Order: sequence, then C-alpha cells, then structure tokens
Amino acid sequence: MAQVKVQAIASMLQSKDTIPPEFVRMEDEQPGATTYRGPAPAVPVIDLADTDRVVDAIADASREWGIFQLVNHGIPAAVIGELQRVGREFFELPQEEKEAYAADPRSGSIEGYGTQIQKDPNGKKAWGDYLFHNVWPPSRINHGMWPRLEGSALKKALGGEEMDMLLKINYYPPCPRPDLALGVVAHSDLSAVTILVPSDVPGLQISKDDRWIDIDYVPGALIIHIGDQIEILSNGKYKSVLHRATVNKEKVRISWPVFCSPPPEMMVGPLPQFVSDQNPAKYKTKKYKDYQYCKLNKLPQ
Ligand SMILES: O=C(O)CCC(=O)C(=O)O
Ligand SMILES: [Fe+2]
Repeated sequence: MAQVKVQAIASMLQSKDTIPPEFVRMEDEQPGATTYRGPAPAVPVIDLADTDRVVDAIADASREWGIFQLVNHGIPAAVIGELQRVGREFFELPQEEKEAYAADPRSGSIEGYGTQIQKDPNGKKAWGDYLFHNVWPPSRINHGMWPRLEGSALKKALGGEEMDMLLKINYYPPCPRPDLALGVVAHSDLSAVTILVPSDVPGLQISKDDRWIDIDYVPGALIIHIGDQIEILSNGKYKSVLHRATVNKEKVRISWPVFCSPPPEMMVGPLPQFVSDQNPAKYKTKKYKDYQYCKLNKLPQ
C-alpha cells in the first residue's frame, strides 16, 4: 500500500494549531526548544573566483565547519531556476499523479517519490516528502522518473566521471506547529559532498559547538556540505556536518540537495597522507556500498 504523504496529511488538517502526535518530536529535538537564539558566528562564504584564496578557504571551512556557502560558482542562475521550477511543479501535481512515481521499497533503489527514509526509534515522523532521482552517470539515469527533470537538473553543469550524483527534492508543506516538528531530523550526509540549492524560505540548521544554529542563505549561493566520505578519506580532519531542517508555519519549503558520492564498488578509507603512528586510521577501508548499507540500516560503521 502507498505510504501516506505529509503533503496529503497537511492538506486535510482541520486545525491550524495542532499536528498529529507522531509528528511531535521528542522534547530534546523540538526546534522551538533547541534552536540557539543568541549571536552565533556565520557559516563561511567562499568566493570560487578568488583563485588565490579559494583552496585554503575551502580547507579551513571543511575543518572548522563542514559546511560553507559558495558564491561566484559559475552555474547560471537560469539553470538553478529551471531545476527549482521543475521540482516545484512535480509537487504541485494532483496526489494520484505523483503516486505514479512512488518509490518501490522492494526494488532496492531509493529512487522515486516517498516520505520517511529512516525508521525512528520513537516511532516519530518527519514533516516532509521527497523525490529522489539518479542524475549521474548516464547509465544510472532512470528515464521514466519525472521526465521533466531530464536535461534540466544540475547534471549538465556538474557532470563528472568519477562521481555518482543523486538529486533529492525535499518538499515540506506548511506546518501548524513548526516549533514541534522537523522536516529532516539531525543527520550527516553519507555522500562525499552535497551541493544544496536552497529555497528562499530559511530552515537549514547545523550543529556547531553543541548548539543548533540557523543558516542565513546568501542569495544565489550554493550550500556545500562535507559528507561522511570526505570525513573518512581525510581520517576525520574534514568534518561531515550534523544538520537538520525545520519547517514553516505559512510557507512551503523546498530544498534541492545533489548528493555526490563514490561509485558503489569503490574502496573508501583514510588516505595514507592522513594516517601516521600518532594518528592511526579512525575508519575502516571498505566499499562505498558497504558504508551505505550500514548507514541506511543504522549499523556500526
Ligand atoms: O532541507 C534542507 O535544507 C536540508 C535537507 C537535508 O539535509 C537532506 O535532505 O539531506
Ligand atoms: Fe542532509
């Protein structure tokens, strides 16, 4: 049976100030209670055109933050705008039309329209739906998946030989109690890096010095997350950032992360230049797909 999507639940809510109990997060996760409201340092903004500084700036930000905003990235605003438009258009289709693209849990692939990826130990749910679509390499593109994403996604701008790219479109309907719910719960990304196109509605938060802080988007910037694979390759020098997404009372929030990951069979482990007698390997060396399996099934890495 099809999973009931949050968008359908949100559209049927009678009350403007309550949400079903399974969406009320445990108290130590609720954004209303846990978002830090004091002055906090801002996520670094890096100018890709500043060739003298860019490499050091990325290394510093990856070590201290695990996330940064990239400006002058060279991807035309029209390409990004097209991706946003087509993604939004998908979620505005009637519910039964969207269900034609529903993810099939038996297929072993994450691709498709769905809600709720990971089981929650307390049976709680996140306030959001998604559409996953492989966009690179060409052999892994499923041409039956929301065809209007074909050719419009960031793949043309980003396409590289050694990376697999998975586009996710997160759709978070307006939520009567954004203080109690989360769109995406705290996690780090399994990818090597994630390139996130934000919408104009804020909501991305990171954990920095044990506080949840809001990210103020720089208009037109791409948000770059360091993911688990870079943390592993660098033996922990560069940090996979812990982050989560909050939702909005009046507005739909959408985000467009592109997860750039090694191919499934590639061996991943700390690179020799990051390992020494004083600094032994902190991570195993194994296939990327084995790291993926452990993360998705919440097993020890
Ligand atoms: O919506 C966002 O801003 C973040 C989404 C996210 O972290 C994810 O889908 O992995
Ligand atoms: Fe994420």
